[in-house]
Amino acid sequence: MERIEHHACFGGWQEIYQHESTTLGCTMNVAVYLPPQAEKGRVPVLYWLSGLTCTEQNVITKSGVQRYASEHGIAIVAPDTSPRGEKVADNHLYDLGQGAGFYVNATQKPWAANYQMYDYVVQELPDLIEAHLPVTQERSISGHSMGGHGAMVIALRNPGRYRSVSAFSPIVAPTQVPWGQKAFESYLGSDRETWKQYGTLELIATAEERLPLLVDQGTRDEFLDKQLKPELLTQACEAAHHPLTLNMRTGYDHSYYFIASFIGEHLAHHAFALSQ
Ligand SMILES: N[C@@H](CCC(=O)N[C@@H](CSC=O)C(=O)NCC(=O)O)C(=O)O
Repeated sequence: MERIEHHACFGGWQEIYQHESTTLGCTMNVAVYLPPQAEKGRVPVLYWLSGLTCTEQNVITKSGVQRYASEHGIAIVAPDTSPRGEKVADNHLYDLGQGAGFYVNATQKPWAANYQMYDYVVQELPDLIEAHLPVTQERSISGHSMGGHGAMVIALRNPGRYRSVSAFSPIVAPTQVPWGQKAFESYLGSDRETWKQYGTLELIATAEERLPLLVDQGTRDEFLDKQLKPELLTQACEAAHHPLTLNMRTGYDHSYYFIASFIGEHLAHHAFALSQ
């Protein structure tokens, strides 16, 4: 891992690392915020997964998460949202290809060669971070939109691996909405049975661990009715008796202005779980 950026921030350090990913077969950038507490000992980690069109930069430049990570003594690790590079398959649309990895392991050509974001986030990235940086193996996970989908799927599929999970404006039903259907058809193929392993609603029905979900959703989100559908998450959680706190935030849209407004509450939620 090579450190390519290093900025003092809220008493700690905002850094960017670059590394060769064996899982993705390309060079990846990862943003890491190390709070001041990491100077004296190891700290727990919140993994943040961003949404469509994002890189590792969006959350660290737009959300203000560092203020709260510094207060609570939590490291933030924010990977890019897909494999990258000239040799990596891409598409001219913003919601497919580079910047739109959907946190799945692709099985279809040409995507399967590099688009293995599920394995990257669950295994390779934490192994790398825990081997090289002053962090513990206590992990939480959160994300926005496509990244909210990724965070919930990853937590649900890996009982015991995360202390807490939360999401902003998540795509709760990728198997039922246009963004998810386009991505899953391309990356996973036309057999919809294979899609279910990446569907939050399907996973909630059979989850081994009932880790409480904290979700914030703006009522003026431009993608609310067509792509996000939080009411389906409420129904699935009620049916499975899965604990859910869904905060509908009046007047907020899909942007990082919304995330910046409530990221402090999410950090407090994760800090509590990580301190137990
Ligand atoms: N019309 C936009 C669509 C892209 C967009 O809104 N991306 C969101 C995430 S959407 C779901 O995953 C985002 O986080 N954008 C980056 C930001 O900093 O706001 C477009 O064409 O870009």
